Amino acid sequence: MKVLTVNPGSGSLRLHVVDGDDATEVGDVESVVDRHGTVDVVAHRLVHGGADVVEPAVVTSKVRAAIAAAESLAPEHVPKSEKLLDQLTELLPRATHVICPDTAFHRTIPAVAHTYPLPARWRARWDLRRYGFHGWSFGWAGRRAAVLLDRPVTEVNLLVAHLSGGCSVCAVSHGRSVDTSMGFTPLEGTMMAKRSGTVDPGMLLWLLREGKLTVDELEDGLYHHSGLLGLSGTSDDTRDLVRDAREGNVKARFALAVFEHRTRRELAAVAASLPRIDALVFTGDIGWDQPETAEGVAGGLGVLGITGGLSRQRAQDSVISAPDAKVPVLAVRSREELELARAAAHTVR
Ligand SMILES: Nc1ncnc2c1ncn2[C@@H]1O[C@H](COP(=O)(O)OP(=O)(O)O)[C@@H](O)[C@H]1O
Ligand SMILES: CC(=O)OP(=O)(O)O
Ligand SMILES: [Mg+2]
Repeated sequence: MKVLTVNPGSGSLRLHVVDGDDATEVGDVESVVDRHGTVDVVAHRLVHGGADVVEPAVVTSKVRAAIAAAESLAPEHVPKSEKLLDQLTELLPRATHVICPDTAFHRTIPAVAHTYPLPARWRARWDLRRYGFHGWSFGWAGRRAAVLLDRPVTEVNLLVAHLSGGCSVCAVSHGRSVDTSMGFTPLEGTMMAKRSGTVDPGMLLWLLREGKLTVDELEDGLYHHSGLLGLSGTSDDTRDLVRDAREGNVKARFALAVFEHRTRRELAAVAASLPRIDALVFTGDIGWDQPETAEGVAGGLGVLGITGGLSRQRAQDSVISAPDAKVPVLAVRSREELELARAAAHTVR
């Protein structure tokens, strides 16, 4: 079965044609049709499907309407997914289109961890809860980690950090998500490339109440001008910032230090949902290609028994901590396309 996977992230669009274990990256939507017009299934990554799209599903008019209703829950992502879904449905009318929400992996989070302590009436009326995102990445990283540790996935307890344009961490116990840093929207949790992550809700209320910012200005600031970009004032890319910090740029160094601090803080928070920590796994673009960041995060987690001194090699997925490390640290390249293809194939079967 040939599956086209469509992954619109906040900063990139990734298209792959997956055939079994083989994934070929495709440049743009038009060349997909020219070169791979015969795909059987299209797997569309959907960051947020609200309360109604929580599992992979074949796209029907009812599902399409539910996706439209979730637009404002993830304004950076859902409108992009809708555009691609409509475009590809028209270009590939004979393929089965499957929508694959990031939130599906986190359905196993227990109520104590997914409940916000808000008025019961609000929660019931608007489904206010922690959904969690990056599920396709966490699912893959969890299974790869078990293979690298040579243990059944059903026996390991993992801390996983997906660090990329969007960043979140997850506690994965026995292959299932038990807690994660992103919440009702992909704005909560760790600091990101351009997004703030968690900030005091009282501060946001103050900014609005006192008329310092409008709702639109606040949204734009939190989604597009915060995180690494907001603190450094120059770049949202750790590759630039690591280079600049090395050359003595104080703001770049500080942005990276806050990023590492916030990642450690969220990892320590979700660690409380695990019975023990068998490994820490880095994934996502930054997790994979920025060894300095992995070192900065792991090196400051001695309280969890995690230590630095990590290997910088990234030729393949591997254990990057020293052989005598109490808690192994792993680097796993994100392969959301393989998880999306697997889920979509399973859905149409
Ligand atoms: N070290 C890095 N390597 C790759 N991308 C990085 C790095 N640091 C920051 N980024 C940012 O992450 C973005 C990729 O984000 P995005 O498309 O949202 O990917 P993902 O879907 O994996 O989060 C890039 O456009 C870049 O701005
Ligand atoms: C959920 C999310 O933030 O996704 P991405 O990292 O792809 O932007
Ligand atoms: Mg992504």
